[in-house]
Formats: sequence, C-alpha cells, structure tokens
Amino acid sequence: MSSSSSFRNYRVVIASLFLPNTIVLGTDGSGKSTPDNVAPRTTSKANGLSSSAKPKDINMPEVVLRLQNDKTKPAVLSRAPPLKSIVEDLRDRSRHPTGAPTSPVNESSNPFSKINTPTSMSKSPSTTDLTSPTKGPPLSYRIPNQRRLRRRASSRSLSRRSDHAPYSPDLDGPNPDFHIEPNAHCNGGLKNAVDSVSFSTARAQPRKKMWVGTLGVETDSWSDTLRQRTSTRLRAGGYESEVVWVEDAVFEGCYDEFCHQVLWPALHYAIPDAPKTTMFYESASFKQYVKVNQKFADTIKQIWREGDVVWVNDYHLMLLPAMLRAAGVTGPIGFFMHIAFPSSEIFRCLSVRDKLLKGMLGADLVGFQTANFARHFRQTCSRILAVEALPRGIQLMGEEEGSSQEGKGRFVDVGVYPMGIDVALLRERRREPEVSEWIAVLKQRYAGMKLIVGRDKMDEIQGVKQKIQAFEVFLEKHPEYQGKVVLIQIAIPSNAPRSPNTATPNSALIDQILTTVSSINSRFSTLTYQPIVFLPTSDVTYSQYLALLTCADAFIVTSLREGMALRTHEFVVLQEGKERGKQGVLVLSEFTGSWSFRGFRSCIGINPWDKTGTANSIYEALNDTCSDVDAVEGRYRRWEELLGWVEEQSGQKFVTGFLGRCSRAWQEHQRGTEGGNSGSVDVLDRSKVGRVLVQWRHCTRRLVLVDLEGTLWDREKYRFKMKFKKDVDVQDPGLKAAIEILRQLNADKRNEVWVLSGLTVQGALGVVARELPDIGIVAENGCFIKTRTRRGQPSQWINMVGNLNMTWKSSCVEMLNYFTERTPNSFVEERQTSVVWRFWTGDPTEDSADRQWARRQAAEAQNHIFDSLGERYGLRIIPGANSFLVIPNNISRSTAVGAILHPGGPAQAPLSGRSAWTSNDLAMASGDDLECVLAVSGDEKLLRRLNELDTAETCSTSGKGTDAKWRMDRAQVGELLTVFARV
Ligand SMILES: O=P(O)(O)OC[C@H]1O[C@H](O[C@H]2O[C@H](CO)[C@@H](O)[C@H](O)[C@H]2O)[C@H](O)[C@@H](O)[C@@H]1O
Repeated sequence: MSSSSSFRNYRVVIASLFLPNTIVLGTDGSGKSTPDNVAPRTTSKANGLSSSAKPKDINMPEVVLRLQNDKTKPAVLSRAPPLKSIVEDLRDRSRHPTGAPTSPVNESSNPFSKINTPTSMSKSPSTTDLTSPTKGPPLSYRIPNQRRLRRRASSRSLSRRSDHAPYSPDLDGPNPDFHIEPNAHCNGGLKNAVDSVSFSTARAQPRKKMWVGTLGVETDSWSDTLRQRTSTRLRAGGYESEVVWVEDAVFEGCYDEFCHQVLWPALHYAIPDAPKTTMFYESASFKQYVKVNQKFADTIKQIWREGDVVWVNDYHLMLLPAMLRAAGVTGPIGFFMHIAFPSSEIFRCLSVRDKLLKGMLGADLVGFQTANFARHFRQTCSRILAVEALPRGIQLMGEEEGSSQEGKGRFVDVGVYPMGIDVALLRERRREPEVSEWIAVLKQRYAGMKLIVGRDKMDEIQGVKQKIQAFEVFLEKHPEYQGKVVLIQIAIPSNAPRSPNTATPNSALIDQILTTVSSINSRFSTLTYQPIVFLPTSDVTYSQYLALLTCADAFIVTSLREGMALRTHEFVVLQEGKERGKQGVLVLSEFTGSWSFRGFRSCIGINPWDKTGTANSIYEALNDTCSDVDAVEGRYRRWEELLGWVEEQSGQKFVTGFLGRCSRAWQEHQRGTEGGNSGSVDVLDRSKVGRVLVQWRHCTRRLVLVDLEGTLWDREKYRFKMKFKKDVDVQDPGLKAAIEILRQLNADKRNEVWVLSGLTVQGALGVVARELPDIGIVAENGCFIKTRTRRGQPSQWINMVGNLNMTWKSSCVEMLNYFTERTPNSFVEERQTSVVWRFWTGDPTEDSADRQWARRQAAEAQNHIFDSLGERYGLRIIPGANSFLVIPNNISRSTAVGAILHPGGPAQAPLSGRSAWTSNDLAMASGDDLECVLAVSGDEKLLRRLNELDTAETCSTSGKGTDAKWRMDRAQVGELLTVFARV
C-alpha cells in the first residue's frame, strides 16, 4: 500500500477485549438456536444509523443496558402500580423477605441482570421501584459480609439461563445449540461510535470492518467443533467478528486482576495504599496479561492482510501494538486509550512500566481522550524511556550513534481524539413510545419534586461516596429542599476481584456507601418521602434510563478521574424539547475528560473532593428558578452551548478522525523509514547521483547548503577521542577534510556555498571562516549569519537575534548545573543564544548503566526545562544521542536560509545593500536564474521549506522521518559532495 488512494478500500481490524456479540449456549428465549447455515442478523443502515434488531445497547457506553423485551413494555407501563406509601411498601417487603423489586421491570427478561449485577445488589432490599418515590431500602439495611460485587463473576459462566427452564448444554454432543446475543461487556461507546460510521459507501473511509475480541463467557469446556462452529458464525457478515480464545484462568488473571486491580486504579491516578494493597502496582497476573495480548496478536496476524488498518482499543491491550509489529504486521496500527492516563509520577510506580509504554509505542498513532492525558503520556515516555517527546509525538531514538543502525528511529504520533456519542441514534431512541410512557410515569410520581440523576460504577474512582456525602451536606445546608428533592443513583457494579476469600477495598466501599445512603434516608425520610433512591443497573431498563435523563432537573457526575463521561452527553441531548430555560443542569467533576473541553464549560464544574463546594453546586443547579428573563435565557444558552459541543464531538468524528490520522501517520512514517515500503524517499548514493547531476551539470547558478557537524564533519568521534578537551575541534583532521570538500565546491564560480552549523562563531567555525572567507556561514542554528565575500566586499557577521529576550539562559544553565553535578563527565556549553548540555562524553557506542543513567538524567532535565521555561520563553529542545540543545523557538536554520534567499530579509548585507544571497547576482532575487539548489541537512524544517522551490534537491541525513526528496547516508556525504564539486 503506497498511496493514500489505497486507503479508500481499507479494512479496519478493531481489537477490543470484548466482541460486540457473544455466544450463549442453548436456544434463545423463543426456543430458537442460531443455525450454522442461516445468515446472521444483518445491520441495515439508513442515514448512517444502525437499525439492527433489538435489543441493542445504544449510547450506553459505561455499561450496556438492554431494552426489555415485549413482556416488559407498554402493557406493564400503562398499568403502572398505584403510588404506595412507605408503610405499604414495608408491608409488602415483609411479605417478600427477599425484597424483590416490584417495579414494572421484568428482571428475568433482562439478560444483563445476571451479568452486570451481583446477586447481592440485584436482589437486595436496597433496590427500589423507580415508579415509587416513597419506596426504598429498610433503614437498617446493610450488606452482609459475604457479599461482594463481582463485576464479571458470572460473565464467563455457563449458567446464564436462569430466566429459562434449567438448561444443561450437551457440550460433548455433536452440535450443541447456541445463539448470538449482544455482549454485555463490550465497550458500548466504542461500538456505537463504530456503528455510526458507514463502512461501505463513503470515499476515503474504511470499506469493511472486523472486530477481534473475546466472548466474555467461560469457554474452557467447549469442544474444538463448537469453537469452530461459533467462530464461523461470528465471522460472517453482520457480525464480522473474529474470536480470540483464551483459557478461563488466564483471562481471569489478566482482566480481574491485572486490568482491574493494577492498571485501572493506576491509570486513574490512584496512589497505592501500601502496604494494605500489596498487589496494587506489582502483580504476578502480568504474565496473564501478556498471554492475553499475545493471543490477540496471534489471532490478528492470522487474519491480517496488506491494506488493513489495525485499531487497538483500551488499556486491556497496551502490549498489543508492539506484539503485532514483532509478528510482522507492517501496515498501520493505531492505539486508543479510552480511560485516563496519569502523570509520570504515578505511572512510574508500575513495575512493568517500560513494557507497557514500549507496547503502546509499537503503534503509528497513540490516541487519548484529552490533551492532558496525551501530554502525560509523552512526558512519561520521555522520563521513563528517555526518548524524545515532541508536541506531535515520540521520536524513538533507534540505535546509538556509531552503530550500524544509528539514527534509524521511528516516529510515533500522539494525538487527541475525544470520544463522542451517536446523537442521531439517541434522538431516534428517545422517540420510542415506551420512553414517553415512562416519562409520563416519572412526571406523575415525582410531581412537585426536583430530580437529580447519576449513574456511576461502584468503585473508588467514580466518586459515588463523595456524591452521596455532598448530597447530605446539601440537605443539611438547605432544609427547604428536604422533602422536595430526590437523588436517583444508578449503580454500575465495580471491578472487584473474583477471589472468593478476599475482602476487597471495593466491598468495603460499597458497604460504606450503602450505610451512608441508609443513614441519609433514615435522617431525612418521611412517610411519603425518601431522598436517595439507589438502583443497580439491572433494575433499570434502557427506556427508563432515557426517561429518567429526560425528566432530570440535574445530572451529577463526581468522578475523581475519568476518561470521558459520555453519560453526560446523553443527558444534554435528552434535555432537548423542554420549554426554553427549563433544561436540566449538568453538575460535572473537573476531573472528567468531558470537562476538559471548552464546550463543556457551560456546566457547573465541581471538585468532587470538596463536599461543601459540591453541595453548593447542587443548590445552584436546583435553585435556578427561571423566574426572571435573564435567568431563563442564561440557562438556555448554557445548555445550547453544551449541546453544540456534544453534536460537534460526535462518535462518527471520533472514528473517522482517528482512523484517518492513523493511516496518514503510517504513510508518513513509511517515508521516513529507510528502505520503507512506500519507496518514496530514495537514498542518494553513487548509483543514483547521476539523476541529480543531469540538471546540476547544466546550471549556471547553484546554491549549496550543507550542514557541518553531524553531516559533513563527524565531530563527536574526535572529541570523544580527545576527551572533550577545550578547543579540540580546531585540530580535528575531520574538520580539515570537511574544509577541503567545501573548498572544492566553492572553487567553481557557479557555486555559492553556505555552511549551516549549530556551533558558535568562534572555534571550528572561526577556522572555516578564516580558511574559506568567501563562503557563507550560518552559526548557532541561525542566530548569526556571515555573509559571503564577493567582488572585494568583506564579509561580516550579522546578529539575527539582537532583540531577543535571553534571560532564560541563566535559569537554564543553573538547572543544568544541578544535573551536571549528578551526571559524571557531563558539561554545559553556553552559547550566545542557546545552551547545550552534553550529558554523555563517553564512548558513543557504549550501552552501560552509566550511559543509561545519563540518558535518564537528560530526559529528566529536558522535562524540567520544558515545564518551567519552555512555554514562558518560547523555547524548544532538540535532543541528540549524547546531548541536547535548548534554543528559542523562533530561531532556526530554516529562518536563516529564508533570510539568505529573501532580498529584503535581515541577512541583507549592509555593504552591498542586497541580501546575502543576492549580493552576488541580482538576478537571483527574482529567482529567474536560480537554477539549482542542493541542500544536505538533518534539519527537517529547512528541507521542507526548500522543497517548495522546484529547483531544489533536498537530501536528509537525519535517519529520521523526512519529507526531503532524498536520503543521504552521513558516511557518504563527503564523497558525494566531491562528485558534485567535480561536475
Ligand atoms: O471495565 P472494563 O471492561 O475494564 O472497561 C473499562 C471501561 O471502558 C469503557 O469506559 C471507558 O471508555 C468510555 C468511552 O471511550 C469513556 O467514556 C469512559 O470514561 C472510559 O472509562 C466502558 O464504557 C466502561 O463501562 C468500562 O468500565
């Protein structure tokens, strides 16, 4: 695949831990199984919307809730039970000691009730009937000790069919029945976003997709035949899924332990509570994590074909990109992190930090939900792996200077791709009659009351405890709201471990939350009022959920950290159609991805750690009586702004933006890879130089621009040999050889030679200037230009940056002195307008602990300088293998060359009254006679700029990704320039 046109037909392989659909053994509710030879349910597309058969999990990214089947819908709704008093309710409960919910929801028909909800919650007296605000948990309710939330505990179990007649699948039989159902565990946000994109019609969009993932059920006991039959069924059109088969125990170690107990908290910035949580940052289950990732790599390798784009999703698969590369996947690979990414100070606590980062860096593009997460990732890579972090991504160093692989590093793009929802589909869903019916029921039940709604996972990260506590403070501070406001909190089971004997932090937390809920309810309840209604997700249908969001006066998210928070986007859309100014208010934690977008600043932001502040915000959200025109208008405008952003940041934009960039990044990286597949950047060597010489030979005017150190002159080698003694450069035979080549080039009157350097005007450049007075020199990366001597006019050094604020230099040197003290044999080189830190003066090919230490120090130093001075003074840092340079942003060789080429530029030679370049020949100013430019440089910016000239032959010597027309091996620069000098 060498051109972008190939991408019009590409297939996207979406790797995500769970497939969108799963296999359930036995027949479905209607007694049907899914025959092997019948076409699967198809997903028809109309206006880009999925109209796949129900039940479907639309816009439920945080947990998959399903529509209830027909049994639960209008018939029940239209006969909603009469409003009962708490006395009646308690009487009912005493008749039904299990506390089984009496809501219209037919729980048995909700297959997710047995998956996402622990028995302890789904059957506990804490569950309550949505339609009855007066009902609730008995005040003394507590979770029994043995209860634990086991998020996926039953997910891989075969006993999911409790809603039907007992079923014992005959797994040994030749053809056990099975059917296909939506997978409760798949990332609903991702699935909805992918489904919102047309994979067949649009140009420059993927034509096909293939999901790769696990089923989310236990499969150890499945025969090979059953595996084959189910794999074949899911592969077919309509499902387009490839199953990754993982042993149950391996999956459990990977998912329940490593993902949920190590990665989940760490990536959400949770500090280990050592020594209580011994497994927090170090876990033997990493081995299982590796195995699961490897299974994915093996499976993808089998189906991967040229032209595919592989899209790896989320923290469960951080090792996969590098494994795919190792397995020989040569096409584009993208990695998207759906959850948060912490600062390096937290990430560095993970014992397997290097492996995880290197795994992700196997991708061409690594995407995050917010700029902060992306920045953390870049800094973490730079600090932990000592690689170069640039605003656009990570430059991997490749091999060290001097080795045969020197400079052959790879670039990994890092970008921000905020996830969004499928707004059109949500609107379609809310128009369904049962949603309206539930809206009517809720309005009647909660008439005269303010409704606050929340839906969160029951773990430390999503801050339910903080929310409940803040709500209590609110009721205390504003007694006028007692009896008038209800918080309906939908609880998603948390990521608790499976081990039956472990008392987990989560079970303690849930205990704490439910105790607090009980205590608040006992404090503020009356005969007809209960302030908090606590519901497990399994007790809420999707229609009820949409109705709740529609009726809510406020929606509150108190996450302590979160990747995005798409439920808030749903809330915003569902406020549509309300009377102007009556839209509900969003109260949103500042620590969510959603909050970090400008478009979301119209909500009420809260710090969830600040209970009083949150309580005040609840008051603010509810107290907006909309009585005066300004308030009405203000409320409406705020909601309108939120809606604008939700529409703008759609799921479709997320998918097409990420995949489009991933393909382009891969193409760019191909160009930058020596001998890359695209073949678009040829190596200019002896065999090909003839192609350039054809034109060169006939030019009467040639501009030669060549980098000195690192390109024409291997300075470091000699300096190392001479132990970096002062003024050693001027005696270097390599410098003399370089001067000789420049002399030969300059001897031809048709050539105007310019040397480009990062060195100061003294030292080596002083020697060049003395030996070759009539060539031009750019020193200190563009800070100084020495004009050429021609026609008797003396040359002179021009300061290009006389007006620049250089106060940053002393602070920078001070910081570097600190690092120098800790890094043996390092030193600071202060230049006029830049500072260099040489952190390694030993053997450049050495890979010792000392050198690694020096590189880590360098990464650390770069980050300190960048964070404290970079933005303030507009500095950039250019890292090298053994040193890095700190220089103002607006100084570059490219700018200097611009000044040389531009007649009115600052390099205008004062004596000639013309620009440095045109001083020799006015005709050049018009470009008429500018027949040929030869540029040999490692400066990509400069080469790109020169590419704009038709007559330029640009050659990159950096070994990195390049837009130059040619690549040139540094070792051959002298020899090739001699060829040019002779023609
Ligand atoms: O619980 P897991 O199976 O380990 O999955 C983690 C969560 O993934 C999804 O949420 C994340 O992605 C969402 C969409 O990009 C984003 O809005 C959210 O903030 C992320 O946490 C999934 O929706 C959750 O149910 C999973 O718990």
